[in-house]
Amino acid sequence: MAKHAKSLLSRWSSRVFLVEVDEKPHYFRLQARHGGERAPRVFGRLRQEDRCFSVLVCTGDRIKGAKFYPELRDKLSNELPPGCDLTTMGSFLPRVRDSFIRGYFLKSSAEYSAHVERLLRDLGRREPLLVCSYAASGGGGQAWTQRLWSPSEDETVSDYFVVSSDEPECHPSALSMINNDVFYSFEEARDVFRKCRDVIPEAASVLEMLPGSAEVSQKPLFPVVVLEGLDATGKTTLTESLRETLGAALLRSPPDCLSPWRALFDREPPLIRRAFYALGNYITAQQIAQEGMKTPVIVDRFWHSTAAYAIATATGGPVSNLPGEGSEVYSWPGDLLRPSLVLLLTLDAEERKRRLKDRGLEKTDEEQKLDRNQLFRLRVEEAYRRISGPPCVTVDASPSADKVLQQTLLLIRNNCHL
Ligand SMILES: Nc1ncnc2c1ncn2[C@@H]1O[C@H](COP(=O)(O)OP(=O)(O)O)[C@@H](O)[C@H]1O
Ligand SMILES: Nc1ccn([C@@H]2O[C@H](COP(=O)(O)OP(=O)(O)O)[C@@H](O)[C@H]2O)c(=O)n1
Repeated sequence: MAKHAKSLLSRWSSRVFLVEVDEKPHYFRLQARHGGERAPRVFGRLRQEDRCFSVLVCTGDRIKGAKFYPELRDKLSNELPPGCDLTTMGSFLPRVRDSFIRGYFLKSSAEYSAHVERLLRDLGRREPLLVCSYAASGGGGQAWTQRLWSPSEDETVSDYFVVSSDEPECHPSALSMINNDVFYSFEEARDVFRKCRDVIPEAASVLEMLPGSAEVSQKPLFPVVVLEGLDATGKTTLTESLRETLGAALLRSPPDCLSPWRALFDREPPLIRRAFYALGNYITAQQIAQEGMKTPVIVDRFWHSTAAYAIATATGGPVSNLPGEGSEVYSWPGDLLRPSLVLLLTLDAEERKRRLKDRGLEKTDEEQKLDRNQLFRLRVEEAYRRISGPPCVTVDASPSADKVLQQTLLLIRNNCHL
């Protein structure tokens, strides 16, 4: 049996599981004996003869695991019989870093359960998966047990009762966010790209664009102002006006030199996609350091965008699921150039939608998600606010473009030495 699966099994009974229904996590844990508790809600409304299954990805190789997780969803969706419900799930050891593993939870009606079982047995033999089945265990459907299918013949695994578990302080994906969703050093992000060269040849082209290290040769003499905010809050409009008014250099992250590969890496799973944007920030940092010796520099999106979207995507549900304020996930990478000032443009949802419609450009999947999903938008905005590091000031972007420019100039003059 793979070493990684073995280490997961060694503390199996201490694991907590969550099944996400409409982005809301339902938690349950395992218990050796039944003490009369009701079964967790995800098992509610099922008939005695129905079956549920969980399929958790357990590869020790981060790149393979990241690529396999969405592939598994496609595989399951294509091959599952009709009437089978599929939703995302995860499992973690409370407060244990990097213990979060992801997978899918399936509900099958009795008539198809044998078919699903065959499919999963077959899949489990070929892929790095931990498969469990769940069945009612008498008691009028109130008690349900989890059976972990042995990943190898020599392993004996016990059945457990499943009982509801309290919600952890924040979504457990936070346990594995660092260096999977958000990168806090140049080397960590570059390492992901070095490792994925075999599966994505274009990664080599990105690596060629990178500086030798995160270090910048000199600290900029002139102020460096970053503009942040959701799509259509007016960043491009304002950065252009600032460039003209201040005679500043205008840069962006991701930098133009990465444009040929952006669409490709946008389609990759979070680990690779986020590493791409993290690396873009380090290239932009080098450009900032150079330009900042000659003129003020305005930057359209930087680290806040990279971290806030990543944290908000990795966390489902309401804002309260985000890692708490002050959590290390909000810290500025120690090796990334710090701008003099970050301005966060804010706009109410309706006005932003109006501007998006007027502009009529194609949007990234993530930006389309912002529109559809109010909770996601709120999580991104709150994550923006929680990020620490350089001073970050919120700017109301709803007045006319000229008024927003005047307000911004005032903030820059008050916060930077111009
Ligand atoms: N202050 C403003 N008032 C009204 N419309 C604006 C304002 N700033 C920008 N816009 C318009 O809103 C749309 C989005 O602005 P843009 O600068 O492209 O945003 P972003 O770069 O943040 O996506 C554009 O059509 C732009 O002309
Ligand atoms: N520095 C950056 C810039 C963008 N991004 C990502 O890029 C997307 C937004 O970029 P965009 O180009 O559509 O946004 P606009 O500049 O058009 O508003 C977000 O989904 C972020 O995930 C990032 O991660 N880091």
